[in-house]
Amino acid sequence: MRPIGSKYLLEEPLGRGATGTVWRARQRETAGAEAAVAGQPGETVAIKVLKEELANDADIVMRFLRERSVLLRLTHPNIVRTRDLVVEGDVLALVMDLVEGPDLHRYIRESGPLTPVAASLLTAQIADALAASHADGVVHRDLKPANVLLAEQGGQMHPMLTDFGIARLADSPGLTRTHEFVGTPAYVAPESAEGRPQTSAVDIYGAGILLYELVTGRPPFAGGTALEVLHRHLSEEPRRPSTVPGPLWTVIERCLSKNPERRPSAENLARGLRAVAAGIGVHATPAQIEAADGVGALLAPDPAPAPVPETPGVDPAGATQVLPSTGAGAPSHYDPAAATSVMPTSGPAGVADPTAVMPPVPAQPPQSEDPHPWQSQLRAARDRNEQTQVQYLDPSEDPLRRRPQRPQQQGQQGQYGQQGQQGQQGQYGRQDQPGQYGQQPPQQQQPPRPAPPQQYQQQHQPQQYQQQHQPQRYAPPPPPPQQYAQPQQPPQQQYTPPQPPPQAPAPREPRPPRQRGANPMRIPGLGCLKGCLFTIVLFVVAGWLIWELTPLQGWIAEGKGYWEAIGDGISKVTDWISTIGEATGSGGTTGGTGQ
Ligand SMILES: Nc1ncnc2c1ncn2[C@@H]1O[C@H](COP(=O)(O)OP(=O)(O)OP(=O)(O)O)[C@@H](O)[C@H]1O
Repeated sequence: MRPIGSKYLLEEPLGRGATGTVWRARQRETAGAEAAVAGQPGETVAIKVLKEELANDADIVMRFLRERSVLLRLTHPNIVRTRDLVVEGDVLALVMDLVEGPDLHRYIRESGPLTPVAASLLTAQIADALAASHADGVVHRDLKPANVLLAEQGGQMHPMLTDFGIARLADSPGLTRTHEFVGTPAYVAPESAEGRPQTSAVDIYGAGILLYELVTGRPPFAGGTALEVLHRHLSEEPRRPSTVPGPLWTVIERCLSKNPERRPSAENLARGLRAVAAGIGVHATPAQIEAADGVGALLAPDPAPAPVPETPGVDPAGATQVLPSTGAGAPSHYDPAAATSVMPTSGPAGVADPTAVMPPVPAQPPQSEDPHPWQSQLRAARDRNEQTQVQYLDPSEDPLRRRPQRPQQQGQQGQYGQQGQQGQQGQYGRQDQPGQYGQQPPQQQQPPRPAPPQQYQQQHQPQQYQQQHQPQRYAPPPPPPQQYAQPQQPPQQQYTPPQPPPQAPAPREPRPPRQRGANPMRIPGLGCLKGCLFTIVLFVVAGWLIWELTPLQGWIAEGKGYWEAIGDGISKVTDWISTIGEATGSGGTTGGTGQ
């Protein structure tokens, strides 16, 4: 089990997507005030740990933090609730409610298409979720069956939309530099493919594709390459499969309009789909059938669709619109949809050249001597999250048993936001000094911490991002000080025989083979075993000596009892002593007589 933040423990992976891995996880302690859901210790949650690639991109980190409030405020029965956001060093993670059940993509693959009624009712619930998020100004932009989880409620499938906000993270210019395409071509709206401005209508297009797939088992536009699929989105009209009832087809067709202004609002889509479901079912009344036939009238477009906010420039540091200090000169219009259209330039005729909407990415991030602005935001977010506690966790220890010790910080306040911030600023204030990162030997870190592992210190310093995104600030590292040149020398040097100082070092003598203990491994109970063996050997030798040197053999051969043998022995000894005494006495008498 791996800790994420100070509050969660990852238990097992649930699945992997393009943007990260989702884990089943457990809450260790109640989350702080920044979390939307405080939770209880022991509660099970799902945590999406975003790919390192995303987490290491300063632009994405910034956006992740900016979207914190958006993500945390989205609550709806058909939206998987985001409970908390974790920013820990190079880890970005979303803590969500755990949904026990398959995603819709897997469900269709395993169980086949749904009936038109079931597909209509399920999509109506997704449209409900979209209506709520659009009303809040949030556009999903990556609607697809894999992002709909099916919770079972009272024997019924309850669809829950997930991954809000992830698309906006994933289409960061930073990421598009490393990937040719971000997004899911089968579900991309024509305006996104072309790099035109997007609104909440892109989600309606996605819902239309999803609905088509639910009733047919496959999306309407397929192809060998992403480019081919996008081309079909732009130029082909979907064909009606024979299994799709007329009213339902009317809805699908309207959702898949090339013109986003013709697509219904999410609210009207939900209403229309419910009317269709009622009118095409076997128990439909004539009035319901009539209403379903006239569903087109219900599908009015959204008079004020929610716009997709533009990505803040192509400055990889993402600072142009966030912070005035580096904002000058940024391209004023970079459509985030361009991310999905970052394709090879050799597209077929008819496809807008996607590179046309991609402003040139500057080769070098803007030069700045000041600390990068995102750095302080990231730091503040960490402070708010109280992530500092995690820094002192020893991963080898069971985090459930050993709770991290919060170091005594100066100016500790009752409110943890202030408390964390002060403590961290002090800490980072020291670390932020250029030239110290990754150069200072661990022994020279501030000593009184409860053994912060070096790996943490390297991973969790904001300069790590800086090194990647602002190389110019670190270009000339100061010459390594003398005091830590020594520890880098190989330890074998202490075995080198002393040489006269001015001479070149003589070839090193071969080291004698290392003396290892006879028993390099510790085997529990081995000492006890040895003692037992020694005692047994002692008993055997003692027994043998008694057998050989005492009259025991004779006694046994004569069949004497124990006390009888003892008595005999004593009388023999007595006789022997008296015999010796007599012999001595007679010898003395004889000698005297002789004189
Ligand atoms: N809240 C959740 N509860 C339970 N399982 C989840 C939860 N969120 C996602 N999963 C599961 O984790 C898997 C991976 O999710 P993820 O969102 O990363 O995949 P994806 O949507 O296929 O990819 P992408 O990130 O490209 O959209 C999915 O198959 C889904 O079943």
